[in-house]
Amino acid sequence: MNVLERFNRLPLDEAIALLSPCVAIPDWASALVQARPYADRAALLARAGELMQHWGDAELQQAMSAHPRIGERPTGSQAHAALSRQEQASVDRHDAELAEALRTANTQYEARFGRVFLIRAKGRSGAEILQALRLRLHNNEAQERQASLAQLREITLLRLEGVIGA
Ligand SMILES: NC(=O)NC1=NC(=O)NC1=O
Repeated sequence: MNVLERFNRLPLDEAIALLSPCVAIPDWASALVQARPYADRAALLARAGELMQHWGDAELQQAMSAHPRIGERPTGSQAHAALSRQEQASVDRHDAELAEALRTANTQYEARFGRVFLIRAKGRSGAEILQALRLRLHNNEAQERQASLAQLREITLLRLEGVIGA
């Protein structure tokens, strides 16, 4: 039995628990589980994407509780933290200059937008993340909300692929 078939058959609470590290938005996980069984991975990923389309400020706030600042070592044993550590592995923590620049830019971002800067870190170097952060500092609130939501969707889908098998 493959991972998807197992997911289709899991008891409700176990299926939801399996998806919960993808994003800290419980409604999304339960809606995705309720729509089982999925004929294939593509159908699951498509439904997952549909269920993210309506995400707005409330979902962004809810999700940000589980996303540590970029460049800071994600603490905690929670599954979220382990995933964050893995995703942020490309940010060279020993580059003191980069770490300082990220700290400064993160502080500026939080002062301007009132929440932690969110970016899909996987596949990006620390320098690319810093560049994106500095660029997005020039967004207005509406633009930056959309940019953050787009990154949250990317992170969530990447994590879902990790859970269900890419
Ligand atoms: N503040 C963040 O952007 N956090 C994160 N980005 C990722 O890709 N994983 C995180 O935890």
